Amino acid sequence: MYERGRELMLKINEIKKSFGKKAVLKGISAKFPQGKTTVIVGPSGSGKTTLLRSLDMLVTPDSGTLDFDDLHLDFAKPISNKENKELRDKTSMVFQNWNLFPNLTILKNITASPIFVHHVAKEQAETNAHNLLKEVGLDEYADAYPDELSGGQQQRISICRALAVKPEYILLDEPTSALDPESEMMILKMLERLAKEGQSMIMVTHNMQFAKDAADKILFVENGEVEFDGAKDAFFSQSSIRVKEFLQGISLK
Ligand SMILES: Nc1ncnc2c1ncn2[C@@H]1O[C@H](COP(=O)(O)OP(=O)(O)OP(=O)(O)O)[C@@H](O)[C@H]1O
Repeated sequence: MYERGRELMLKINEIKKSFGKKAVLKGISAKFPQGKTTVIVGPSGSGKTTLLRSLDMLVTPDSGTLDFDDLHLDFAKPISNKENKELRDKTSMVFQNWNLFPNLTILKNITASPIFVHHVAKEQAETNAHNLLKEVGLDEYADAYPDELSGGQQQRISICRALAVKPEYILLDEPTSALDPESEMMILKMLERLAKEGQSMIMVTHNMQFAKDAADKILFVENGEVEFDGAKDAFFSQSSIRVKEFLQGISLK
């Protein structure tokens, strides 16, 4: 049972994942504190997306454990549909290419999951959706279809869609990498606001400026292993040669 006052936390321990013979996650342990923004950084191909996807079982790890409130998953054993759903109910993923349903209006993209998965009354789901759309300045597009919106607007909608199910954690996989600089800035501002409001977030990004501005915690993953796990300030003042090399190799945009 969840004890009142206890800090909720998503935790993983010794997560391993291979694709064929390639070991992509080699025993990753980490904690993702609630109400905080954890940013996952690391070189290309280091396993960041695979790690993020493991957190809501879009990728099923081969072994290791995940703890989230009362939920305990041991990936070495079969995971039941009920456990899978319980984890999915607590998390919501925002993809790099937003992945909106092209044949549904913006309003329906946002309300589909609350209504059909979470059984929220239609009227309530639509009121919530309009409120979210107003917050991002896109309520006038409620009845439009995704292809009538720019990439930046669609990404704002996909964040609304993720928020509409009131997840405990939002997972974001390079949410701005497919956007023009102006749209990128708008999305980053939106995420910074959410971070300030205490929305728990875990985000994979190459944008070190966002990490500097909005992260509470940094997880630096290299070659399927955690190279650094700690507070943002410690990361950016890190004396580890590898972290320095990584930061020098990336221009702070
Ligand atoms: N479904 C899959 N099948 C086979 N190999 C995969 C699969 N998903 C990822 N990989 C491989 O796992 C490795 C890590 O991929 P991953 O996308 O997790 O890295 P990343 O750190 O997010 O990379 P990037 O920063 O370039 O997006 C890569 O070599 C990739 O080709």
